[in-house]
Formats: sequence, structure tokens, C-alpha cells
Amino acid sequence: MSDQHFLRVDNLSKSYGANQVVKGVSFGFDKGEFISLLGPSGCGKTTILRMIAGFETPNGGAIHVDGKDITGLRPNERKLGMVFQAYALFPNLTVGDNIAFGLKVAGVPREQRRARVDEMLKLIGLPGYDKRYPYEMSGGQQQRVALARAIAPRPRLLLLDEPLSALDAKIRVSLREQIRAIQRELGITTVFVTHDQEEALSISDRVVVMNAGNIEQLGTPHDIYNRPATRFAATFVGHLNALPHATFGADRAIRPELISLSPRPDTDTTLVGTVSDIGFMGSVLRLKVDVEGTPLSIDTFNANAAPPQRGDQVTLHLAARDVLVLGAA
Ligand SMILES: Nc1ncnc2c1ncn2[C@@H]1O[C@H](COP(=O)(O)OP(=O)(O)OP(=O)(O)O)[C@@H](O)[C@H]1O
Repeated sequence: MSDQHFLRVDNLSKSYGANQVVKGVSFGFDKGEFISLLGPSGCGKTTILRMIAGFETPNGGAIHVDGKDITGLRPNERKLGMVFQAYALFPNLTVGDNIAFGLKVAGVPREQRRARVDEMLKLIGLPGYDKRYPYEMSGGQQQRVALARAIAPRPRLLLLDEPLSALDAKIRVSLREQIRAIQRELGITTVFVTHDQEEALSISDRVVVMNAGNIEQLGTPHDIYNRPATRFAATFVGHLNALPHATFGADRAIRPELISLSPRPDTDTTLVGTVSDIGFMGSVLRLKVDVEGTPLSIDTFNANAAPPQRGDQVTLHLAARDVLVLGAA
């Protein structure tokens, strides 16, 4: 793997007793990238993040940041910032003192600390909140303070462990956009752990899809969604329809938005089916269509026209280039 990478993980592994939870994982990322580790519960993503942070010791492999091997360093020697899932602010300290905490430990003088706290509060959109206590703030505000506390000492790397999962849906979306905007502004290399594929795809430069301690695919969100490398990546990320064997052969699949209810210039195949259900998702309608015993989901924009009804017969239009071939991998 190239020495140029800012964050490099080589053949990293971790076992708890006989249970190997990270199985020789390698990846490299450039400075300033926003990376997500995405996978189901228990796949090892948090363990990888904790090894990068220095809270867990690998059984094998190495971690390099900015060309230096940090594998043996203690957490406080790694110059990393971390935000956790649960609000980990110190409840007895004001917001200002929380944000200043790492600076104080590093021996930054009081005046500089104060200036940096003000700068951080502006950055997270909470100017003037320094005298508040965590319990006086919403969950989303507390996570912004946790982010400010992590980045105040200017870490080389920002590690985010499911920082949005305790928040409700609307705040979660707004906060992830704010995190991304702040990360871009600072240009700080960031590793974000999530089991939420939409979250990972929407904010990352690149995503590492993990399963059972291995990397299934590493790529841009666009690549992972449109060109899944493995069966697991294809089915874990987004919805996928298995196509009828008789017409398409074995292991052929297609995304719901790539099946059209009207003819397309590139239509190669048409299928006839019966609408069995209609899911209203606001901007999108998800139709369930039964094609000779194979259920297919079809997403179509809610264009305010009369939508198909249950029991309607519909013709589906597919283009061969949109059909995914799922390998054995
Ligand atoms: N300290 C530990 N002792 C024993 N087993 C552990 C320990 N920490 C994690 N594990 C196990 O390692 C596996 C991977 O855990 P990890 O937390 O990395 O998964 P994850 O992908 O982050 O999942 P989640 O989203 O649920 O946190 C799990 O099976 C977990 O039970």
C-alpha cells in the first residue's frame, strides 16, 4: 500500500479469545478524506476505530498516520479527536470548560483557550453558549459540543463512533450535514462508524463496507451503490430485486428505481406483472409488482399523476446495463 496515504491500516487483526472480530484489514486514505466504516452490528467497525484511537491493542498489523507508525502509542500520544455515540460531555463542567478540556491538558494558556473556545462555538453555531451546562442543552447541541471538544486541540484525525445514533431522525440529518461542512472547512481526515447505509453514502468521500471482520468493498458511495463488488455489498446497501431466473438467468438483480413503468429509449426487456401493493414515501412511490411469482419493488417519482392501483396490470421496462450480476463472493 502506498506510503503517500495519510491514514494507513495494514493487515490489522483483533481477536477476543477464540473470536477473531477483525481479520487482516488493510486500507489507505488521503489527507482530508471523510471515510465511513459501514456494516451490520458486530462486523468489527467499532473495534477498528478503537484500535486507531489506541483503546484496543491489535493482535497483528500496523496503523500509520502521516507516515508514522502509531500502533504502539498510547491514546493521548496519537493526537486524535474522538466523538462517541452517547453524550460523553463532562456533566459538571460548562460547555466552555468541556471544549477547553483537551487544551488545558495540553497546557495551552488560559487566554488562548478562551479564544479557541469562542472560535469553536462559532464553528458549531452555538456562539455565547460557553457558560451553559450540558443538561441545559438538547442532544443535538450536546453532540455539537462534543465535536467542538474533539477538534479544539487540532487533532490530526477525527474519529466519530456512531455520533448521531442517539438523535431523532430530523436532527440526525441536519447534524450530519453540519459535521460534513465543518470537516470540509477544517480539511480534517475523518473516520466515521455507522451501520446506517444512507448516512454513510450521503456524507462520505469513500466508504468501507464491512462484514464479519472483513472488507467487502472500499469505494466511493457512487461505486458502492452502482457497482457493488460482492453479494453482501449489493444487498446491504440499498434495496435490490432478485430478477426471475427464467428470463434473466441465475443471480441477476436490479435496483427499484431502474425499473420503469413506461418505455425507455434503452429498454431491452419488458415484463408484465400485477401491482400487489403501493407504498407512499412522499416524493417516491414504491410499488410491489408480482411477475410470475417473483415480487419486484419499483420506485417511481410521485409525479402527482394518477398512480397505478392494486390489481392493475403493468408493463415493466428494464435496460440490460442496469442488471447486476451477483457473484458467489
Ligand atoms: N471487549 C470485548 N470483549 C469481547 N468481545 C468483544 C469486545 N468488544 C467487541 N467484541 C465483539 O467483537 C465483535 C465486533 O464488535 P464491534 O463493536 O467492533 O462491532 P461493530 O461492527 O462496531 O458493531 P456495533 O455497531 O454493534 O457496535 C462483536 O461480536 C463483539 O461482541
